[in-house]
Amino acid sequence: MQPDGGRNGAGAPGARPAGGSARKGTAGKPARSGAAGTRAAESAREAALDILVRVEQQGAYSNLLLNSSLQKTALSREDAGLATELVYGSISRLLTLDYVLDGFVSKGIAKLQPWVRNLLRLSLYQIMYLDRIPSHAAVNEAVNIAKKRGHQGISGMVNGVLRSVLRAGELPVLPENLSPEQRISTLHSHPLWMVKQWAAEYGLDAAEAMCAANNEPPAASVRVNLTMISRDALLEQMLEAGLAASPSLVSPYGIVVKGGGNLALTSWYRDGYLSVQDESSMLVAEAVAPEPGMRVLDCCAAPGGKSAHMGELMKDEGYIYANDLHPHKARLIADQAQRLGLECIATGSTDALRLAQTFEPESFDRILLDAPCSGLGVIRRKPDLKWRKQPEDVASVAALQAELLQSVSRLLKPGGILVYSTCTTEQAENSSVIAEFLGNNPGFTSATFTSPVWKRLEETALAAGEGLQLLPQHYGSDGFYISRLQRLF
Ligand SMILES: C[S@@+](CC[C@H](N)C(=O)[O-])C[C@H]1O[C@@H](n2cnc3c(N)ncnc32)[C@H](O)[C@@H]1O
Repeated sequence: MQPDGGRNGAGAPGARPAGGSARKGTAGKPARSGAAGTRAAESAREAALDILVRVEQQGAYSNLLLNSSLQKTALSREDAGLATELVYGSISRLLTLDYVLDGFVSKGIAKLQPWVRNLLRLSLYQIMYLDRIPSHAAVNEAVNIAKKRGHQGISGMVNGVLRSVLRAGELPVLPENLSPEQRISTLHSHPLWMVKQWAAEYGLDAAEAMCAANNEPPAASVRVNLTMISRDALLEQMLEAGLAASPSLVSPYGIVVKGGGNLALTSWYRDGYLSVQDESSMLVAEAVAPEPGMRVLDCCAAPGGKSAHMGELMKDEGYIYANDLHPHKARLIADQAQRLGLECIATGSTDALRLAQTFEPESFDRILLDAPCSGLGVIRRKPDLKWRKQPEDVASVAALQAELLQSVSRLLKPGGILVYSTCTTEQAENSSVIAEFLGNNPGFTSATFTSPVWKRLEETALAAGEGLQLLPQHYGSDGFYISRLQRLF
């Protein structure tokens, strides 16, 4: 079986490209020479520029815009990859880029026209962070675009600013008097409130490592459908097909693939041998540990990755009710189940707060609440999140999470297991929710640290209250929280 999607890892439109040798370290050296950039790359830059302007001006989501825009353009796969890298990279490094540019634009970049500001950002991103593009080529391309879209004064200004940047050498230069949190925020391009929060929760070093890891493109990983093929057998097929595949260190069900392109376009995916899933997410079904024949409730299940994994672990024997608030999302779960040949999954769409009125109390052996959350553990995939989220978002979603947990817990049988998980790093949404729940519900106890997941990861993951917390720097997987509760009576 061969991959037939044929996309280069850096070229999958809409997906953040996998990391590679083309990227520089945290701060690159500007002044370098080399071959000129190609004319084709110019259109990649223009496509990226249009997307960046719409993200900034209209609040559009970069991943959705990338998908739709790149489908409409006639860019080669390589150029689509460059446009994708420029969009995600410029958004991810926004704060650092603006800090540097403000030192070179006399009236400040906030006063520039949006397209000029974003042209400077994506050009500086190439200069500071992309090895494969010679700095002078990045400047020339920026000047060409400025000439095409603006008057001579603008192209002269763009040229002057970028050439001054090149002359300045190693960037950014940070003032001595910054606080440690301000330094991390500026150097690694994260909002100051986030850095302060993580420094308070995890310490300064861990906060800096989180920010650095969030700027790295995620690796591609897949979950093997063990009802159809073993991990070793699929791994062997991938290696034979020339993919740089290796077993996941996080999950026994996972394979990490570097530069393999979009694995959802392979025949392995189409035939149900694998699902595309982050390694951290694969831990959740394992923590639920459903057995064949059990009744399982997945409260917030779309698009269905964890429901499907549970169905695989149950060998398709038993019953999984996979629910999501949104009917169109619930259909995605049904599609996954069909692709994987899982008949034990039934789908529904209701507010999880109402599930306690839909089912009899104590009617499930296992419950998964993979709760809606702030998503700050997946910033690598969605860098826009850094700039969209505010501290108050964390507080409001934490209140919903506590309500959901209390409500669905009634549906668990005594002796049963309830897993609460989020793809965030915020303690208010994680250990605090569990601590409050256990305080109010003496019939429940923590069972996290007796699970095989914890035993495997305990040297790396953090014990966070009554759960385990993975941070993005631990394995290069998503930041994730998992707490496993058992009902005693
Ligand atoms: C973290 S995602 C779930 C991911 C899913 N478990 C998986 O592995 O594919 C959270 C989901 O909760 C759903 N959701 C949000 N609020 C909800 C509610 N009140 N009731 C049910 N589902 C909800 C969202 O639509 C979203 O699909």
